Amino acid sequence: MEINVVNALTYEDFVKLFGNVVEKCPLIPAAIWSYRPFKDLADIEAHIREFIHSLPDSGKEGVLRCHPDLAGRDTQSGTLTRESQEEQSQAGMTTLDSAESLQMYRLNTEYKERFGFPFVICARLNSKADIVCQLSERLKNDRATERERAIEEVTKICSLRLRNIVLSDIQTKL
Ligand SMILES: NC(=O)NC1=NC(=O)NC1=O
Repeated sequence: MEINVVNALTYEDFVKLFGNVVEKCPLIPAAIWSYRPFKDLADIEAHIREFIHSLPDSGKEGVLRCHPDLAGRDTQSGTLTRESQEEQSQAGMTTLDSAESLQMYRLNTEYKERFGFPFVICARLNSKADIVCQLSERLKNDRATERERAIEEVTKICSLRLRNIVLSDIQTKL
């Protein structure tokens, strides 16, 4: 999709297209629409990153709390968003055996009890083993470090979702 097409979108269509680039946070694309015209995709990403980084700690934690657990309740009940479903299945989170499921449940629970927000990682860039290793490792962080680390993962997820939208649109155009 050409950037001039993106820049010509009404805010309704912009939010409809990009509304879930940050999981369940349509406020973010709705807000950055004000910064059009965008130079390119990277410019949109930069504005989203800037918006998130300018949030107070509670706002950042709010963004994290909008993410479904990996292999959690939503995964089990099939109520993940389309994007999360694709990402979690790609990382093998939808086909865990009972022991793996229990391990993820225990680690996610421990993480949430420690930090007050869910463990977030860019599932597309990690294998099942990477995720378990990262979750165990990051549990050792202090809250402030872990909040920033988790937000970094949110921006990676966002970046891949943005590209997916733009590239898939190009494919339909061809
Ligand atoms: N808690 C999470 O990390 N969730 C997710 N990461 C992804 O990449 N997709 C998700 O649903």
